[in-house]
Amino acid sequence: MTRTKIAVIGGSGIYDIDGLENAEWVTVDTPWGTPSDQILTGALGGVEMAFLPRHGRGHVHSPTDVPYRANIDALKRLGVTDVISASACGSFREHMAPGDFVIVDQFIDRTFARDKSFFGTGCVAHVSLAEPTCPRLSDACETAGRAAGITIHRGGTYLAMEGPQFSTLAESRMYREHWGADVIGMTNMPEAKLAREAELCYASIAMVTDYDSWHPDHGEVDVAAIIATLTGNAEKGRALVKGLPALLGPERTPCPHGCDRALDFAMLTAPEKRDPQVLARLDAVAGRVL
Ligand SMILES: CSC[C@H]1O[C@H](OP(=O)(O)O)[C@H](O)[C@@H]1O
Ligand SMILES: Nc1ncnc2[nH]cnc12
Repeated sequence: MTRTKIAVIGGSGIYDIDGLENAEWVTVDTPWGTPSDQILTGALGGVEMAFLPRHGRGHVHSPTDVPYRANIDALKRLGVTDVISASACGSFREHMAPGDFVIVDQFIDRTFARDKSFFGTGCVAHVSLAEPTCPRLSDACETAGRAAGITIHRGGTYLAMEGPQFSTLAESRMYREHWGADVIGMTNMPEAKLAREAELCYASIAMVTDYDSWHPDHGEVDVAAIIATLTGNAEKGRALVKGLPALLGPERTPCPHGCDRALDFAMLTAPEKRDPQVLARLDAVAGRVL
């Protein structure tokens, strides 16, 4: 058994969480640069918690420029075991309406201007991503969400676009009609990939703010409408988070889906060929297997 430490990465509109005991904003330095902001640490119902505002307080980082590697490394360095992303998203499905939450279980990664791996020349590794989110952690999010009275859709494919502009109508239709995407956002990739490389359980709560641009009865997506829905979504998100400690508990068994052992068979570079400088940067992320 190891100690549970739950991190929430708060997306647009979520810049802090309340109710933490012994709350303290801490600065974490990483070999991958500075995280989006300080990290709020504390406890909730006897379970250790951490909160990181993805875009920084005051929303300073664009989706492209969020320091994804520093964020995941910093959470790992703090001893986090489970990461929950709370994100604003557009919906491609009529029944996934603004105000609803989707517990995402698949991704299509259309981003192209981000660092997507901790590994590379000097230490090559390939993790599996067939199931990119953790079912155990997703179960807890679903249960906590339903208990909070939120309309939850379990399962959905999140298309991660580069942004920062929203999609054209043609793109929106293509993602919805031909690619099978259910929701769209700009941040869950490469975050989910990096969480897997860092052997962290990762669940994604996509909080629907709009119907993107495909819906004939809804106008084009714009930030003002998104923010109006976001405020209500953020309140619901806080209620969901409060239910998680009781469901996950202060101690955890190994992940039944293997998220915390993702690197067991991933390293390809022969030990004698690994670059010591590269390995030094991997101390938190891959220390368990190096
Ligand atoms: C505010 S609209 C677009 C913006 O909101 C979402 O951010 P996050 O995923 O961090 O909640 C979306 O991905 C875009 O970055
Ligand atoms: N329609 C949309 N497209 C991309 N990111 C979003 N975030 C919220 N709504 C979005």
